[in-house]
Amino acid sequence: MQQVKIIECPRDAMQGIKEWIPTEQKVQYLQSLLRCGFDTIDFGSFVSPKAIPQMQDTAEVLSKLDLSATNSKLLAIIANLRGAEDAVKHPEIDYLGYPFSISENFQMRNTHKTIAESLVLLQEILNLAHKNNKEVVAYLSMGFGNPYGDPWNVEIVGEWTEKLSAMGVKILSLSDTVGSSTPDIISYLFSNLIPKYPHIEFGAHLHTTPNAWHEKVDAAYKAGCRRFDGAIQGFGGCPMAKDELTGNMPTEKMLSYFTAEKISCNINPMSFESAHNEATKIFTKYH
Ligand SMILES: CC(=O)SCCNC(=O)CCNC(=O)[C@H](O)C(C)(C)COP(=O)(O)OP(=O)(O)OC[C@H]1O[C@@H](n2cnc3c(N)ncnc32)[C@H](O)[C@@H]1OP(=O)(O)O
Repeated sequence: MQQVKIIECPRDAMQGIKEWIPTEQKVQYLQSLLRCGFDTIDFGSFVSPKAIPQMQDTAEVLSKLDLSATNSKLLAIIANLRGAEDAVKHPEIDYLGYPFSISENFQMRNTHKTIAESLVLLQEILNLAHKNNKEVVAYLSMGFGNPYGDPWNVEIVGEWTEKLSAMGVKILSLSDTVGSSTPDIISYLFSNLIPKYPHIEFGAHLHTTPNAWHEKVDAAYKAGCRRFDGAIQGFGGCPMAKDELTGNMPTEKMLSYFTAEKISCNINPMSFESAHNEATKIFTKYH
């Protein structure tokens, strides 16, 4: 049976919520996700509390998680060396996620860096992660275009993939930060890049409007992508790009697609239903 990895992103779902979600609530939600069987949970971030106030309790949340009965790996987003240094101190964290933007405007908006500075930082993060036996997931943010008028085309995506591959990136997630991807572009990028870089695991971090999810997932899967990010009920999105915010790829929709295609995601349906209920509770209470 074919298999895909599902990466659940509660961090992406929660990070833009203005109202403070108490630490215990975050822990309870994450605990329900840890029972589902997700390959990886993008659970928090070590970034500036001024930039993303909601995630400032990530270390405390981590210290309260019971990880004894889960097979899911943990991923934390970092946006500078300080965050990476904080994250590598935690043995429970497997992956450092770094949002490398191929839009100059978005890199500046998200991390106050130029693309050139971000590239230097990414190399430092890779070195630090590898020294600490952790892997880096690099996100190619604005990988499907950007709303700022910065140059974008599939050749630019190809050039950045080449550079990041040469630097030692092993997991590269093409990120549709504002939901501007189309099935044609998704299909073109994955079907060209995956065979060209067999040592890289490519992922799809797609955002979508409610009606476009199916054609996007279908295009990515059929083009060879086997790693999919999502968030239950499509909650969230990047607040740094909020002018154009579209939701995350809804996990339950992806699961319905893969079930219909007889592709295994290793998700326990009853645990997923409980986590789905937890998500409803948390995201109807906090906005
Ligand atoms: C597409 C996505 O969804 S990606 C995820 C969402 N985006 C993010 O998480 C990006 C978050 N961005 C950031 O954290 C910031 O832009 C930074 C830290 C990378 C850069 O911001 P700058 O303002 O240039 O950083 P600078 O080094 O000047 O620090 C600003 C403040 O943040 C604090 N800070 C910086 N980095 C960190 C960190 N990793 N952890 C905690 N605090 C930090 C500093 O202490 C400083 O605080 P102070 O003003 O009280 O002295």
